[in-house]
This record gives sequence, structure tokens and C-alpha cells, in this order.
Amino acid sequence: MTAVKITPTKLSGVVQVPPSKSLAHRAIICASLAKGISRIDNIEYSKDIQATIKAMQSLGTKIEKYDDYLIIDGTTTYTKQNSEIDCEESGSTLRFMVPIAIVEENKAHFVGRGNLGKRPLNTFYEIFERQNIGYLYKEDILDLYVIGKLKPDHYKVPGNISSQFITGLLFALPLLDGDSIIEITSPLESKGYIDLTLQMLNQYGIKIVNNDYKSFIVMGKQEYQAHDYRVEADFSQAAFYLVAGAIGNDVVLTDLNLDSLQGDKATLEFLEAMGAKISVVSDGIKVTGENLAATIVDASQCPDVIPVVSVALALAQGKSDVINAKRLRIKECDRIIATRSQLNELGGTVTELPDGMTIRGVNEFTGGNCSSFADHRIAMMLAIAATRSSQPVVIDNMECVEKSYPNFWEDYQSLGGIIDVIDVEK
Ligand SMILES: O=C(O)C1=C[C@@H](OP(=O)(O)O)[C@@H](O)[C@H](O)C1
Ligand SMILES: C=C(OP(=O)(O)O)C(=O)O
Repeated sequence: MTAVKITPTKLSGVVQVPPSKSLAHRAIICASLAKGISRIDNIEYSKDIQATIKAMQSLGTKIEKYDDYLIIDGTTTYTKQNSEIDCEESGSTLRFMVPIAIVEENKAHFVGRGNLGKRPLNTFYEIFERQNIGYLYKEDILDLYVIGKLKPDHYKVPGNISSQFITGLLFALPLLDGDSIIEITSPLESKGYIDLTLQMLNQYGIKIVNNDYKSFIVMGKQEYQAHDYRVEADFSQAAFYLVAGAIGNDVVLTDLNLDSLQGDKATLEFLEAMGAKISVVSDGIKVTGENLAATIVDASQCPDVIPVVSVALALAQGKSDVINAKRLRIKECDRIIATRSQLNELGGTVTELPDGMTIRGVNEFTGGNCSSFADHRIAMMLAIAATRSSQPVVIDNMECVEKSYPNFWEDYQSLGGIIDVIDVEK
């Protein structure tokens, strides 16, 4: 593994925001379930996206990979059984693929790495128990066998553990030979991701009845229609540069769709509430800010941007609160512990709460030796924090960004970021 030493400097320039990982997962899956040929443009081969491509190929889908697009032929999907699915560290791939893999009778083996084996799957285990679907799993590492076939049913799914369980069912249930209902048994969090799923399903010809996010009626015997699609830019990745602008860097972001349904677009609202200014410039969007004000950030609909938004809060004037953030504890790491400990390592003053943080602003960070917690979003959060540090910032495991943004360090350098790579013994 290698560490990166960042010499603090102001970032300046234009960055094309990489494609949305969440939308890319969805487009690849929908195109793979359609009996026909689809082209998906604006693809970046992060580890998570490669996992979903390989997962669908394990079911028999023909996927041709080109520089930045895919040609997908779903005609032969479900012609292969005994699927070996390596989810890498992708919670989306895992939760989406479990229901999809058993639309037809199958024996599927799911493996993965990192923290994935520690992330909850009980929602699916309860469905398997109810439907007599065989399953065998290990604690703490992802090594899950699922044997059987998903059935039309009245599904009861909590809305506050992961929206990904609901998305996975929404992909699979239309293909069953009967109708189903998905009842959401607790207030839905990460609702924007369900909107992305419903929008994508609609583009591929699948109709879902949405009863105000309290339940979803899914008619069976539906057929996905092949559809060409271009993946729009990722607001989860844009958040790093939006915050960078708010804390004094000079970054223009291109390719963002301001009408996007992505929940992480809320980053703009958080920064505006702190007094940052958002302007549309000739080639994109720019955020500027000074003397940012403290605010209250509700994490319930946009968990992924909280680490980097916390960088802005940690440099704001006054005391901010991050609330409804409990689910940050079940991502690639416990992101409340990681954000609190690493911003405090840099001289911040962050206090941890069971479901959030209290953050008191400082004028600037001091610099220091930090841990990425092997989490791409923590590594990228620290890289943005480094632009407002008085001393260098060292971050371990710089490779972890490949999970979602393989070109992050190149883009960071293209914006003037000064990095030195440090080889650390294995
Ligand atoms: O459906 C998706 O694409 C995602 C849903 C979110 O998970 P939760 O619904 O568990 O919050 C988010 O954290 C993840 O990065 C991507
Ligand atoms: C948690 C994330 O993704 P996933 O749930 O797909 O692992 C993420 O990208 O921050």
C-alpha cells in the first residue's frame, strides 16, 4: 500500500465530475435485464462498477467494455446458473444482486472484501426464511450462499437500514410470474436513491406504483426494454469540489445536472445555508465562500457527503450539528468515528454522538498523519481538508479511492494539488 503526503495549496481549475456510480450501477443492471442491446455512455471503471459488470456477466449477460462506454446484450441473461459473484467492497452490488440472482432458480455464491461482510443483510435473511430460500453465511466476512427462487409476496422492509434492499427488490420483482408489494415499515431514508431507481426502471420500460414511499406495488411478468443511456455526473463526487470551493479553493465543476434526482445534490443546500455562493459560470458551476456560518445538517437522505460536508462545518464560525447520521456507521467504515477522529487529528473540534456529531469551527487545520480507514470517501475528505491546513497532511492507503473514483489523485493534481507518494512496507 502507499500513502500520500499532501503539501497544502489552493486548488484552482476546471474538473469534469466523474459519472454517477449509483446511476451507472442502475443502468448496467437494467440494460442487462432487457432482452436486447443497449449502449451505456460515460462509464468509469471503478472497482464497484466493475463488480456489477462482472456480476451480471455471471448470470449470462453479454457486456462489451470500451474506453468509456458499454454495449450490453441482455438476451442471454439467466442462461447461467451457479453464479459466483465477487462484490469487491460494493454494498450496492451486493444488495442489488441478491434478489436479481434468484429471479430464476439459482445457487448463487457472493463473496467480497473489506467491511462488506460486516454490513447488514438481515433484511434479506428474513425474506429467505419466509420464502424457504436456502442460505448460508459467515459472520464478518462476505461468504454467502443463496439457493432457490424469489417469490411474488407482500414484502415488509425497513426504510432506515439501507435503501439498497428496496432497490434490489424493485429490480427483481417485475420479472417474477406474480405481483408483489413492498411495504416500508419505518420512515424511508436515502429516499433519493429510490427516486434514481424508479427513474431508471421507467426508462427501461418497468412500471412501479409508488404509494408515497410507504409502499410500492410491483406487477409481475413485466419486460425490461433495451435503452441507450448516458450516465450523468456524480453529486457524491462533486461534493468534494463543491466543499473545496466553499472553503476557499477556486474550482469549476462541469457536466453536473442541476435537475438531477441525486440526493447528494443537497450538498448545495447545505453550503448555501452556510453562506457559500453558488454561481453558474460559462463552463460549469462554481462555489465560493468566506466566513462560513455554522448550520444543522440532516444526514438522513444523503449519508455519503457528510464526511466532506463536515470539513466545511469544521472551518465554519460557531457550532454545527450533524443529525440523523446513524447509518454512516455501517458503510465502508464507521464514518462517524472516522470523520470525528481524522478531523480532530487535523486540529478540528468534533464531538461524536450516537447518531451524529457536534462540530465547532476552527480557522484552519494544522495538518497531521491521518488514516483513510481504507474508505474512499474519508481519503477524499482529507484531501480537501488538506487545502486548508498549515502543515502537510499524510493519508494512508491512497489506493482506496479506486472503489468509486480511480482518477481522483490525477484530478486533484490537475487542479494544482501537490502530492508525494510514500511507499509503506506491506
Ligand atoms: O442505492 C445506492 O446507489 C446507494 C445508496 C446509499 O446507501 P443507503 O441506502 O444504505 O444509505 C449510499 O450510501 C450508497 O453509496 C449508494
Ligand atoms: C457506501 C457507498 O457505496 P456502497 O454502499 O455501494 O458500498 C459509497 O459509495 O459511499
